[in-house]
Amino acid sequence: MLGNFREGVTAVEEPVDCPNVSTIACKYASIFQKFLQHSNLPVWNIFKNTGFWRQLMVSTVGFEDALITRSPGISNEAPADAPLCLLPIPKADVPPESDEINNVVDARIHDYISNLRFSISPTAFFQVNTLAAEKLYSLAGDWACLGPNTLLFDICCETGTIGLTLVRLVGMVIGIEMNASAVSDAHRNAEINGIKNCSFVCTKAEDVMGSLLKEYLNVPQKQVIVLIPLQVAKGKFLLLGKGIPHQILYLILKGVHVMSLKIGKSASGCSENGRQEVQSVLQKSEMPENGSSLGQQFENVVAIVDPPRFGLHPTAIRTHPRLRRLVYISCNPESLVANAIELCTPSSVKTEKGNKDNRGWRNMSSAGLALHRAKSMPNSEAFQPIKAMAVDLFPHTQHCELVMLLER
Ligand SMILES: C[S@@+](CC[C@H](N)C(=O)[O-])C[C@H]1O[C@@H](n2cnc3c(N)ncnc32)[C@H](O)[C@@H]1O
Repeated sequence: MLGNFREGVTAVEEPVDCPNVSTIACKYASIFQKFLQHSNLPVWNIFKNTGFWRQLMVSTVGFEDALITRSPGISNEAPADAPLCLLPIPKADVPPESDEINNVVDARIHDYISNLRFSISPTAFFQVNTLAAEKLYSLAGDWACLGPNTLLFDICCETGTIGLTLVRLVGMVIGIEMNASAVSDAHRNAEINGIKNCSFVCTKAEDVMGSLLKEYLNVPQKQVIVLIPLQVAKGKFLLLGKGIPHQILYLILKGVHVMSLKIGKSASGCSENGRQEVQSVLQKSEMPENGSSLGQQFENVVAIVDPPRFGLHPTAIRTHPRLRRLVYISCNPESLVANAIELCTPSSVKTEKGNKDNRGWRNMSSAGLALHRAKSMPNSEAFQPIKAMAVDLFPHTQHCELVMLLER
């Protein structure tokens, strides 16, 4: 249930206090320990060889500098006696025609991250420490190396926060999320912030990544297109012909140069059907239904994943060769280590033979199990962990977010 929130305070149950450097040091220590515990696994060599260990330590120092020295206690800025703000919740037993319903607004919270307004429904997840979340998302964006030719997947996107705060830096954002009300929030959030180059899909990432990559990266090559020299308001030419997707017509009308299409022989006129088709696109004069930039050539395909505490199915990422860079945000170092093992173990690493105790998995750590799962995955190029950094979204608690960059 939605409750009383102190205005401007996100971590309400925490006492207002100076940031405690040693608390944060403890969090790092527990993360280091997790990695150390698994140092006898073959995958540890990958971490060592790529300088991962050194990077983690260097990043840690960098983090202290950035978050503690310059922005002390950002999640507990408001004083303990800050005003309380009551969030109204509709009463289920009030008939719709009752006047009482008029007193109740929508059971939604509105919050801001990176100057964007987010509308959040009661069952959707939203980072409570919004100021630190802003830093987390911009760090993820920096590491993702984004550009106008980037197709960015925001995997486990919830209300669309990560993708929408980074969308201005990329060609297109595709958010994937299982929680239906969060996906409808994401659509709403794109709309209220006037963002069009994004699309949100409600399903499991591992079920849909392959088809989405096909849809957004495979531009139709064999279309027969008739080019006619007809001037229109927003573009130079109209491309008319049977079966030309509206998205392509849209791009042309917007003046986008679509070089990658094979152009057929010029024709002297256009059919009535074609005219009608263009008319209807002109009248709509808006992005296609899914906001897609079909026809744009994405050179760079990047994913930012922010899974729940138990991590993500590795096939959502690993088996798609066009995906070269991954920024993994995790609130649970244990599942991050397990997923990193699944993503970074080379396909050539084979299962040890002669293990007769087939119930041995019962005693295995999550990292040991991950190594076994990695070996049974389809052959695919492994990622390399490049660097990691802790971001303290939950001051004065045992928890923090860990960001890891992986590339291949
Ligand atoms: C930590 S939250 C994401 C937070 C969000 N990125 C943000 O910053 O506001 C993780 C979300 O992943 C979603 N999820 C879990 N498994 C998933 C899967 N296999 N595919 C897509 N989404 C998934 C859950 O609905 C969950 O709310």
